Amino acid sequence: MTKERIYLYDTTLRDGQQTPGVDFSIEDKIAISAMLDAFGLDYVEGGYPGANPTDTAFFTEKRTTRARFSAFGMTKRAGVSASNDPGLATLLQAKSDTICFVAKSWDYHVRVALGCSNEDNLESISASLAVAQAAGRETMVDCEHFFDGFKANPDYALACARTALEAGARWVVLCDTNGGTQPSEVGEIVGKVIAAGIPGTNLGIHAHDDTGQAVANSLAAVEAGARQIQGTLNGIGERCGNANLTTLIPTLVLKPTFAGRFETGISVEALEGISRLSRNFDELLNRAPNAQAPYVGASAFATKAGIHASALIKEPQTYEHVPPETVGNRRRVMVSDQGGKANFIAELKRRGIDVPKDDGRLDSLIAAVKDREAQGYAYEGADASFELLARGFLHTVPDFFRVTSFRCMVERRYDANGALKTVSEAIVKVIVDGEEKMSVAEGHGPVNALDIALRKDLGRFQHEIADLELADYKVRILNGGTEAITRVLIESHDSTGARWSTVGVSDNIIDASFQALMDSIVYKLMKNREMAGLVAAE
Ligand SMILES: CC(=O)SCCNC(=O)CCNC(=O)[C@H](O)C(C)(C)COP(=O)(O)OP(=O)(O)OC[C@H]1O[C@@H](n2cnc3c(N)ncnc32)[C@H](O)[C@@H]1OP(=O)(O)O
Ligand SMILES: CC(=O)C(=O)O
Repeated sequence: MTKERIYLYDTTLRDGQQTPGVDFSIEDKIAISAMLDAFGLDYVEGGYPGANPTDTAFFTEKRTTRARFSAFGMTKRAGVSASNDPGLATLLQAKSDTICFVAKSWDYHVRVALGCSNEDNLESISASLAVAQAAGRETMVDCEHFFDGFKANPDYALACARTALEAGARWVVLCDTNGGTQPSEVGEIVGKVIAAGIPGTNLGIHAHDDTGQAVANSLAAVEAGARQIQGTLNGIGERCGNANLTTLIPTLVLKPTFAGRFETGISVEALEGISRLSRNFDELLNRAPNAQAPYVGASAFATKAGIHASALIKEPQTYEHVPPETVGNRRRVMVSDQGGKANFIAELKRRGIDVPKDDGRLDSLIAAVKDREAQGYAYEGADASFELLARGFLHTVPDFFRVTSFRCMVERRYDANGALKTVSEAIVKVIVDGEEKMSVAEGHGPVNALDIALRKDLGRFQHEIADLELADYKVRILNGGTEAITRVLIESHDSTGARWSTVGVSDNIIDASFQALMDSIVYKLMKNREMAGLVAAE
């Protein structure tokens, strides 16, 4: 059976730029358009030339090689000829293959927002398309508020779509601009538009996620006959975002309902790059990835539950809807107070530690993890502390050094110039190879002072931790108030690029930090001896 082609249109650099908190530089735009182009999107919308200097500069050259490069802008204003409309002139100057015009298709908006007649708006659509095509551009029209407009006045909404098609638009894109339309309504309305004579092969869908259904709405439109989908990376976009391409693409490529009937420009092999694409994009935005994102999130194929882990290890498809490798993700069986033997054996094995199911030390380790998690520890996010705990039960952690005492002092005082200063100081005593050493350090706060003092003199191990750096320090108060239990999570890394996480828990924040710092150093020393599992580096 010949498959029908679904075209993928990325609007990360335009609607994505309308996300609160997102502001792309031209370098960001260059990097993102290259990522999208290489991944296999059909269209990359670069922005809105004329809206700001960055977007205008971005369109001084074509930025894609495979994908069609699209410039977005509104149709000409009513009462002005197309040749005299400054916005349209800027769009025509932009170096793009395609111009995507946004046009009103709800008569209410024509009256309130544009303040012109319905006929004037139709004339703006056809005149704008005519000059863009005369300038050699492919054109498409994003029919703003199409679904709300169709519900209010179907004849006018259809007239806008038909005007766009008759004026030569390659795509007439039906937009759920306010994001409130339900999937069944999308399916029904797209069906009616096709029945009214606008072929599905010219129809696109642009859905917003205000009811959490932008992906469902996009798929409903495809099932009803639309053949172009607009969306963004990781679902960024105005308000609640746009249809998430990192969810839509795997669904289209992997799910038989769609994969059996349709094809996109993304091959099964290319799809393996989608988790990396999603994470690289978050990295560029300086945002923490959404661990629970479908297909691409770090937790998308993770299981904590013992009953699930036990079956998953026997046959992965017992608890996986698709194999994680198909989207470049990985299976994670986690250890926690929700886990059973299967979780622990799998996680230890992954770290190169083989423990038989009937080994009594395994029962002791599981009991210890459950007991410590009840006290506030969380091992699923502290892989290195878990490994140290496990190796402790298996008696395989070398006795590198021993801290016999530490003291931290915080003093607020006036200095010699009369300025008020808060000074933190720490003293740490350690025994290395039978010799006691004392280190004193000042720091930006007591934990920093303790960290510096602890790492100041570890005798023959000192040079081994020279490249150890703390990448992140997180404090979580577990049960309120200044007398609460505190959990500290520390992320460390070294010059090899490896990263690992450690945890400490106490009713004293310094003590909790100390535990996490100690685990980080001991783990690093183990890693230097190639003892540590190092899965944290992935
Ligand atoms: C649904 C969407 O996401 S559409 C994309 C929305 N994105 C953006 O607006 C981001 C970029 N926009 C901008 O930088 C600015 O709004 C500009 C440069 C486009 C226009 O700026 P200004 O000329 O100062 O106008 P302003 O933003 O205040 O208002 C928009 C104007 O466009 C008109 N307009 C809006 N849509 C259309 C349209 N499809 N066709 C013609 N005119 C339109 C409005 O009626 C309004 O005109 P008015 O000033 O006469 O009332
Ligand atoms: C065009 C667009 O972004 C919208 O209607 O939502």
